[in-house]
Amino acid sequence: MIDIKQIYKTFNKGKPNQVNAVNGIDLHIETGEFVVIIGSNGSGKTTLLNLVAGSVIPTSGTVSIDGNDATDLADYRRSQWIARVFQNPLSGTASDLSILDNFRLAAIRTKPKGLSIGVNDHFKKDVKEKIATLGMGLEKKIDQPMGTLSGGQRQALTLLMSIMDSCQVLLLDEPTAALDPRSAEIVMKTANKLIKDFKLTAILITHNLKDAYNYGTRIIQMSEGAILKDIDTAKKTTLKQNDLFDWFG
Ligand SMILES: Nc1ncnc2c1ncn2[C@@H]1O[C@H](COP(=O)(O)OP(=O)(O)OP(=O)(O)O)[C@@H](O)[C@H]1O
Repeated sequence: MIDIKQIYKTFNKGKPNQVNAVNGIDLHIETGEFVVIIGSNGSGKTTLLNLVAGSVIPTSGTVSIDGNDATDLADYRRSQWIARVFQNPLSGTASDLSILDNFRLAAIRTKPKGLSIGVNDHFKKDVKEKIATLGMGLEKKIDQPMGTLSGGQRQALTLLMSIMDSCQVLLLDEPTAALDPRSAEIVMKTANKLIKDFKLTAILITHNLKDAYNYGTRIIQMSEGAILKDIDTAKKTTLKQNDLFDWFG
Protein backbone atom coordinates (compact mmCIF):
# COMPACT_ATOMS: atom_id res chain seq x y z
CA MET A 1 0.00 0.00 0.00
CA ILE A 2 1.28 3.46 -0.94
CA ASP A 3 -0.04 6.61 0.67
CA ILE A 4 1.01 9.98 -0.70
CA LYS A 5 -0.24 13.11 1.02
CA GLN A 6 -0.01 16.67 -0.30
CA ILE A 7 3.28 16.03 -2.05
CA TYR A 8 5.14 18.81 -3.82
CA LYS A 9 8.46 18.80 -5.67
CA THR A 10 10.01 22.01 -6.87
CA PHE A 11 13.32 21.89 -8.69
CA ASN A 12 15.68 24.91 -8.62
CA LYS A 13 13.50 26.71 -6.09
CA GLY A 14 13.79 30.51 -6.19
CA LYS A 15 15.87 30.45 -9.37
CA PRO A 16 14.77 31.64 -12.82
CA ASN A 17 14.62 28.00 -13.96
CA GLN A 18 12.31 26.91 -11.10
CA VAL A 19 10.05 24.00 -12.06
CA ASN A 20 7.05 22.89 -10.00
CA ALA A 21 7.23 19.26 -11.17
CA VAL A 22 4.71 17.83 -8.69
CA ASN A 23 2.03 20.11 -7.31
CA GLY A 24 0.22 18.90 -4.21
CA ILE A 25 -0.72 15.33 -5.11
CA ASP A 26 -2.79 13.12 -2.80
CA LEU A 27 -2.77 9.48 -3.89
CA HIS A 28 -3.70 6.29 -2.08
CA ILE A 29 -2.83 2.98 -3.77
CA GLU A 30 -4.13 -0.20 -2.17
CA THR A 31 -2.09 -3.41 -1.91
CA GLY A 32 -2.42 -5.36 -5.15
CA GLU A 33 -3.55 -2.35 -7.19
CA PHE A 34 -1.84 -1.87 -10.56
CA VAL A 35 -1.90 1.82 -11.43
CA VAL A 36 -0.99 3.01 -14.92
CA ILE A 37 0.13 6.63 -15.16
CA ILE A 38 -0.11 8.46 -18.47
CA GLY A 39 0.43 12.12 -19.34
CA SER A 40 2.27 14.43 -21.70
CA ASN A 41 6.02 14.95 -21.57
CA GLY A 42 7.01 16.94 -18.51
CA SER A 43 3.72 16.36 -16.67
CA GLY A 44 5.58 15.01 -13.61
CA LYS A 45 5.13 11.24 -13.98
CA THR A 46 8.76 10.24 -13.41
CA THR A 47 9.15 12.76 -10.60
CA LEU A 48 6.15 11.20 -8.84
CA LEU A 49 7.68 7.74 -9.28
CA ASN A 50 11.02 9.05 -7.99
CA LEU A 51 9.25 10.46 -4.93
CA VAL A 52 7.83 6.99 -4.22
CA ALA A 53 11.21 5.32 -4.84
CA GLY A 54 13.09 7.89 -2.76
CA SER A 55 15.49 8.98 -5.48
CA VAL A 56 13.86 12.41 -5.16
CA ILE A 57 12.99 13.86 -1.75
CA PRO A 58 9.84 16.02 -1.66
CA THR A 59 9.82 19.77 -1.10
CA SER A 60 6.87 19.06 1.20
CA GLY A 61 4.32 16.32 1.82
CA THR A 62 4.64 12.69 2.90
CA VAL A 63 5.04 9.22 1.40
CA SER A 64 4.28 6.08 3.34
CA ILE A 65 4.70 2.49 2.21
CA ASP A 66 2.74 -0.25 3.91
CA GLY A 67 2.14 2.07 6.84
CA ASN A 68 5.82 3.03 7.23
CA ASP A 69 6.66 6.72 6.86
CA ALA A 70 9.26 6.70 4.08
CA THR A 71 9.32 10.45 3.37
CA ASP A 72 12.90 10.98 4.49
CA LEU A 73 14.23 7.50 3.75
CA ALA A 74 16.90 7.27 1.05
CA ASP A 75 16.13 5.05 -1.93
CA TYR A 76 18.47 2.23 -0.83
CA ARG A 77 16.62 2.05 2.51
CA ARG A 78 13.29 1.76 0.66
CA SER A 79 14.58 -1.06 -1.51
CA GLN A 80 13.42 -3.50 1.19
CA TRP A 81 9.90 -2.80 -0.11
CA ILE A 82 10.43 -1.46 -3.61
CA ALA A 83 11.76 -2.90 -6.87
CA ARG A 84 12.15 -0.75 -9.94
CA VAL A 85 12.50 -1.43 -13.65
CA PHE A 86 13.70 1.33 -15.96
CA GLN A 87 13.37 2.05 -19.67
CA ASN A 88 16.91 0.99 -20.52
CA PRO A 89 17.26 -2.83 -20.43
CA LEU A 90 20.99 -2.39 -19.68
CA SER A 91 20.38 -0.58 -16.40
CA GLY A 92 18.93 -3.52 -14.49
CA THR A 93 21.57 -6.16 -15.19
CA ALA A 94 25.34 -6.75 -15.19
CA SER A 95 26.42 -7.49 -18.80
CA ASP A 96 29.56 -9.48 -18.06
CA LEU A 97 27.97 -11.78 -15.50
CA SER A 98 25.98 -14.87 -16.41
CA ILE A 99 22.19 -14.95 -16.09
CA LEU A 100 22.60 -17.18 -13.03
CA ASP A 101 25.05 -14.79 -11.33
CA ASN A 102 22.71 -11.87 -12.03
CA PHE A 103 19.94 -13.79 -10.27
CA ARG A 104 22.29 -14.57 -7.39
CA LEU A 105 22.99 -10.84 -6.94
CA ALA A 106 19.29 -10.05 -7.20
CA ALA A 107 18.50 -12.54 -4.45
CA ILE A 108 20.71 -10.67 -1.97
CA ARG A 109 19.82 -7.14 -3.13
CA THR A 110 18.50 -5.99 0.22
CA LYS A 111 20.39 -8.40 2.48
CA PRO A 112 23.15 -7.18 4.83
CA LYS A 113 26.54 -6.56 3.25
CA GLY A 114 28.81 -9.58 3.21
CA LEU A 115 26.00 -12.10 2.79
CA SER A 116 26.36 -14.28 -0.25
CA ILE A 117 24.24 -16.97 -1.81
CA GLY A 118 26.07 -19.94 -3.20
CA VAL A 119 24.94 -21.22 -6.56
CA ASN A 120 23.84 -24.59 -5.27
CA ASP A 121 21.66 -27.02 -7.22
CA HIS A 122 18.53 -25.95 -5.39
CA PHE A 123 19.05 -22.27 -6.26
CA LYS A 124 19.89 -23.16 -9.87
CA LYS A 125 16.75 -25.27 -10.21
CA ASP A 126 14.61 -22.50 -8.69
CA VAL A 127 16.05 -19.90 -11.09
CA LYS A 128 15.56 -22.21 -14.08
CA GLU A 129 11.93 -22.82 -13.13
CA LYS A 130 11.26 -19.10 -12.72
CA ILE A 131 12.90 -18.28 -16.07
CA ALA A 132 10.98 -21.05 -17.82
CA THR A 133 7.72 -19.26 -16.96
CA LEU A 134 8.71 -16.54 -19.46
CA GLY A 135 8.39 -19.04 -22.29
CA MET A 136 11.49 -17.62 -24.01
CA GLY A 137 13.74 -20.68 -23.65
CA LEU A 138 16.23 -18.69 -21.55
CA GLU A 139 16.36 -21.37 -18.86
CA LYS A 140 18.72 -23.25 -21.21
CA LYS A 141 21.12 -20.28 -21.29
CA ILE A 142 21.64 -19.49 -17.62
CA ASP A 143 25.43 -19.75 -17.87
CA GLN A 144 25.55 -17.30 -20.78
CA PRO A 145 26.63 -13.68 -20.09
CA MET A 146 23.67 -11.31 -19.77
CA GLY A 147 25.30 -9.05 -22.38
CA THR A 148 24.68 -11.62 -25.12
CA LEU A 149 20.88 -11.34 -24.79
CA SER A 150 18.50 -9.01 -26.62
CA GLY A 151 16.97 -5.98 -24.92
CA GLY A 152 13.61 -7.72 -24.60
CA GLN A 153 15.15 -10.86 -23.09
CA ARG A 154 17.11 -8.74 -20.61
CA GLN A 155 14.09 -6.68 -19.65
CA ALA A 156 11.97 -9.79 -19.04
CA LEU A 157 14.76 -11.22 -16.83
CA THR A 158 15.14 -7.86 -15.04
CA LEU A 159 11.48 -8.04 -14.11
CA LEU A 160 11.86 -11.54 -12.73
CA MET A 161 15.00 -10.55 -10.83
CA SER A 162 13.36 -7.46 -9.39
CA ILE A 163 11.00 -9.61 -7.37
CA MET A 164 13.51 -12.34 -6.40
CA ASP A 165 14.14 -10.67 -3.06
CA SER A 166 10.70 -10.23 -1.52
CA CYS A 167 9.34 -6.80 -2.41
CA GLN A 168 5.83 -5.43 -2.17
CA VAL A 169 5.96 -2.54 -4.61
CA LEU A 170 6.98 -2.69 -8.27
CA LEU A 171 7.71 0.57 -10.10
CA LEU A 172 7.87 0.36 -13.89
CA ASP A 173 9.15 3.46 -15.67
CA GLU A 174 8.43 3.00 -19.38
CA PRO A 175 9.89 -0.54 -19.30
CA THR A 176 8.99 -1.28 -22.92
CA ALA A 177 9.90 2.05 -24.54
CA ALA A 178 13.15 0.69 -26.02
CA LEU A 179 11.71 -2.64 -27.19
CA ASP A 180 10.24 -3.98 -30.43
CA PRO A 181 6.48 -4.72 -30.31
CA ARG A 182 6.86 -8.48 -29.70
CA SER A 183 9.41 -8.09 -26.89
CA ALA A 184 7.32 -5.27 -25.43
CA GLU A 185 4.31 -7.58 -25.32
CA ILE A 186 6.28 -10.35 -23.57
CA VAL A 187 7.59 -7.87 -20.99
CA MET A 188 4.13 -6.40 -20.32
CA LYS A 189 2.53 -9.85 -20.01
CA THR A 190 5.34 -10.94 -17.66
CA ALA A 191 4.89 -7.82 -15.52
CA ASN A 192 1.15 -8.35 -15.39
CA LYS A 193 1.53 -11.99 -14.34
CA LEU A 194 4.10 -11.23 -11.64
CA ILE A 195 1.97 -8.39 -10.24
CA LYS A 196 -1.03 -10.73 -10.02
CA ASP A 197 0.84 -13.83 -8.77
CA PHE A 198 2.75 -11.96 -6.06
CA LYS A 199 -0.08 -9.51 -5.25
CA LEU A 200 2.31 -6.61 -5.80
CA THR A 201 1.31 -2.97 -5.60
CA ALA A 202 2.45 -1.61 -8.95
CA ILE A 203 2.83 1.66 -10.81
CA LEU A 204 3.53 1.71 -14.54
CA ILE A 205 4.43 4.86 -16.47
CA THR A 206 3.79 4.51 -20.17
CA HIS A 207 3.22 6.54 -23.32
CA ASN A 208 1.65 3.46 -24.91
CA LEU A 209 -2.09 4.09 -24.59
CA LYS A 210 -2.90 0.57 -25.78
CA ASP A 211 -0.93 -0.84 -22.82
CA ALA A 212 -2.58 1.68 -20.50
CA TYR A 213 -5.94 0.38 -21.69
CA ASN A 214 -5.08 -3.33 -21.64
CA TYR A 215 -3.16 -3.54 -18.37
CA GLY A 216 -3.64 -2.35 -14.84
CA THR A 217 -6.60 -1.88 -12.53
CA ARG A 218 -6.61 1.92 -12.53
CA ILE A 219 -5.52 4.72 -14.90
CA ILE A 220 -4.25 8.10 -13.80
CA GLN A 221 -3.65 10.95 -16.20
CA MET A 222 -1.23 13.62 -15.01
CA SER A 223 -0.95 17.18 -16.23
CA GLU A 224 1.30 19.96 -14.93
CA GLY A 225 2.30 18.03 -11.83
CA ALA A 226 -1.25 17.21 -10.80
CA ILE A 227 -3.73 14.36 -11.25
CA LEU A 228 -6.17 15.30 -13.99
CA LYS A 229 -8.10 12.02 -14.19
CA ASP A 230 -8.27 9.01 -11.88
CA ILE A 231 -10.16 6.08 -13.39
CA ASP A 232 -10.79 3.21 -10.99
CA THR A 233 -11.47 -0.43 -11.92
CA ALA A 234 -15.24 0.02 -12.16
CA LYS A 235 -14.95 3.09 -14.39
CA LYS A 236 -12.21 1.44 -16.44
CA THR A 237 -14.55 -1.35 -17.52
CA THR A 238 -16.77 1.20 -19.27
CA LEU A 239 -13.83 3.02 -20.85
CA LYS A 240 -13.11 2.61 -24.56
CA GLN A 241 -9.58 2.67 -25.95
CA ASN A 242 -10.41 5.73 -28.07
CA ASP A 243 -11.43 7.65 -24.94
CA LEU A 244 -7.79 7.57 -23.88
CA PHE A 245 -6.66 9.04 -27.21
CA ASP A 246 -9.34 11.74 -26.84
CA TRP A 247 -7.82 12.81 -23.50
CA PHE A 248 -4.77 13.97 -25.43
CA GLY A 249 -6.79 15.55 -28.27
N1 LIG B 1 16.38 16.82 -11.58
C1 LIG B 1 15.64 17.77 -12.17
N2 LIG B 1 16.06 19.06 -12.16
C2 LIG B 1 15.33 20.04 -12.72
N3 LIG B 1 14.15 19.84 -13.34
C3 LIG B 1 13.68 18.59 -13.38
C4 LIG B 1 14.40 17.49 -12.81
N4 LIG B 1 13.68 16.35 -13.01
C5 LIG B 1 12.57 16.73 -13.68
N5 LIG B 1 12.57 18.07 -13.90
C6 LIG B 1 11.51 18.82 -14.59
O1 LIG B 1 10.28 18.53 -13.97
C7 LIG B 1 9.23 18.45 -14.92
C8 LIG B 1 8.58 17.09 -14.84
O2 LIG B 1 9.50 16.12 -15.32
P1 LIG B 1 9.20 14.55 -15.31
O3 LIG B 1 10.41 13.87 -15.81
O4 LIG B 1 8.67 14.17 -14.00
O5 LIG B 1 8.02 14.47 -16.38
P2 LIG B 1 7.43 13.20 -17.14
O6 LIG B 1 5.94 13.36 -17.11
O7 LIG B 1 7.99 11.96 -16.58
O8 LIG B 1 7.97 13.45 -18.61
P3 LIG B 1 8.33 12.41 -19.79
O9 LIG B 1 7.03 11.83 -20.28
O10 LIG B 1 8.94 13.31 -20.82
O11 LIG B 1 9.29 11.40 -19.26
C9 LIG B 1 9.87 18.74 -16.29
O12 LIG B 1 9.69 20.12 -16.58
C10 LIG B 1 11.34 18.43 -16.04
O13 LIG B 1 12.16 19.19 -16.89
